[in-house]
Amino acid sequence: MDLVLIESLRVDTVIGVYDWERTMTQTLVLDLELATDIRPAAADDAIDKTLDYAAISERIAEFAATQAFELVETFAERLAERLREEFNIPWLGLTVRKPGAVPTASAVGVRIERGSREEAAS
Ligand SMILES: Nc1nc2c(c(=O)[nH]1)N=C([C@H](O)[C@@H](O)CO)CN2
Repeated sequence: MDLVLIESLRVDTVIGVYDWERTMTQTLVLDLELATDIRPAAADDAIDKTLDYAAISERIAEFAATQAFELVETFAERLAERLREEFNIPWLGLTVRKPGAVPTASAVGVRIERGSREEAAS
């Protein structure tokens, strides 16, 4: 199974459970592993045969800018759902970090994996 990677993508969004967090944006830092077969794209040197990490990064920034959730769990779940649907991604791993949320930790957050690795490998 091949992966397209997006690492340390910073996006601004309204996120948090406390009242003061509902009135401002905060930065989340995302890592993504996106399963795809890179061989067709490599064979033809063709961007339209792979997952375009630039287009996906833009889509994530737009998603973040237009959504407002309380939990990083909800942000991760909804984003994974949206990306899998829009870009036809059979499996993805997504880490969402919220730097500064716990001052004594460098970051806190969640990691999820969604979809089927078997489907991605075939
Ligand atoms: N598992 C989670 N725990 C907490 C979250 C969260 O999204 N998931 N959020 C908060 C607050 O919004 C916090 O980040 C504010 O500093 C607390 N715990």
